[in-house]
Amino acid sequence: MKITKLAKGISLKRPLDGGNEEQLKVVRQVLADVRAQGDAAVRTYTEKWDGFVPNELRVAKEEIEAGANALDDQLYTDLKEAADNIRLYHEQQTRTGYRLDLANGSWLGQRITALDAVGLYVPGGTAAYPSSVLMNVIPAQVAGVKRIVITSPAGRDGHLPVGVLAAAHILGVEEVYKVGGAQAIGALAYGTETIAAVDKITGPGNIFVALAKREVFGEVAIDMIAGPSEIAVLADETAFADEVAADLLSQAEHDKLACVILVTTSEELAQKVAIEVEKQLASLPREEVARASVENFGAIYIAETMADAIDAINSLAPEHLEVVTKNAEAVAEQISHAGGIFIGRYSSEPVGDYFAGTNHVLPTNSTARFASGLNVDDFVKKSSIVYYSEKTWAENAPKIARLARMEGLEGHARAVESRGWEKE
Ligand SMILES: NC(=O)c1ccc[n+]([C@@H]2O[C@H](COP(=O)([O-])OP(=O)(O)OC[C@H]3O[C@@H](n4cnc5c(N)ncnc54)[C@H](O)[C@@H]3O)[C@@H](O)[C@H]2O)c1
Ligand SMILES: N[C@H](CO)Cc1c[nH]c[nH+]1
Ligand SMILES: [Zn+2]
Repeated sequence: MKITKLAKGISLKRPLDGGNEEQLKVVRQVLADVRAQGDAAVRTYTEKWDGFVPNELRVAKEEIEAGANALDDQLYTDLKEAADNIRLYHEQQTRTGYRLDLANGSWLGQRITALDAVGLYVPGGTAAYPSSVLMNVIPAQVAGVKRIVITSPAGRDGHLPVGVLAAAHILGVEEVYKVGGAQAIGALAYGTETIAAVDKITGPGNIFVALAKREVFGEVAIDMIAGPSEIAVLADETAFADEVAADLLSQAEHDKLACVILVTTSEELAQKVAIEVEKQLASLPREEVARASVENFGAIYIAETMADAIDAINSLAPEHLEVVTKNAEAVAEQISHAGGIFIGRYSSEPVGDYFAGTNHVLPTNSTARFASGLNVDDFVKKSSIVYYSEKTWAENAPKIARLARMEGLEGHARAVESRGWEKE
């Protein structure tokens, strides 16, 4: 990995720029075809990119059960324990709305209601992601969403991985489609003969999925852009090079476009991590993917002070940040832009990917400056409520009418003044 001295005040904004023109062109074509041709286009693109002809797009109930039965018992138990941890964490996020009592019997309120139908994208092109089933579905269930749809690309044999089916089974999700990529996002957004449209699409995916979500936003809600994975490690001389290197590679192996960055105050650590990354890459089963990520989007920066290092991390706003320093909790307090923060050497990033309970669907490409990880709020909406009694109306109608006339909106003024006298 290339080692660079960090210039003061440098911005490390992620250089992915939301994909290139060619990828965007492909995505727009896929979306237009799915909108115009429905299932037929979904089938064509599935054959083209996933390598099988999907006679049935929906996964049969028996297939979900068979998948669950086929999964190794220990893995089934581990998935269930992870699901319990994720549920516990997300249950803390539920809200009930509120009522604000005013004088004279009037009141204002906020009512929170779950979305009716959501489409949850579970990636699956080059790896299987049962964990993403848990991360998408559980917050939706905690929020009380009625229709939960999973869509995920199948392998060349036309089947979803047993882990994905088992996770769906554990959570009781029955509407599952074997469709991936931009065609899945188009189907969820516009609806096809087989897949009814949803109100919101959530979930992570590769650059094609991320771009497609961005394109359909507006016709349908989306959670965020959760694209190719990223990790930044903020470390000082107390960190161990082999551990830092392993954690960087944990995200590099996701995608050739994944981004892995070390910012450190220790020149010695920087040198050792660069050597370790090379060493560990050589024996990694997904070496080809991880090496491309490290070469294209990997970097080590040496900062003069911890304050400079923290500024650099905040400018990057990474999806994941590990803080492996002295007084790591205090250092982490100073981070304002990161999707997920992992404190100390025992909170290796995969702890959060699979098990701790926090969500692994997190904003990428520096969007953690303004976006949050997937959470229960993503699956609800809020209605405001006004109840004015006659007395409150009488006291305030002249003020409201004056404000309306100031805006030149006579109709508003007349509407609020139209109450209050005897009607026949
Ligand atoms: N940010 C997060 O929260 C988060 C979480 C988990 C995974 N991820 C990311 O999810 C991604 C998973 O990627 P993946 O590829 O394994 O699975 P994926 O399901 O995201 O993508 C597979 C689909 O991409 C489409 N595709 C592949 N090549 C194409 C091409 N040349 N043109 C058009 N479409 C094409 C196909 O339709 C295929 O079904 C990785 O980038 C990983 O880093 C992110
Ligand atoms: N690190 C990914 C989010 O960027 C999530 C994940 C799923 N499985 C393994 N990792
Ligand atoms: Zn991961």
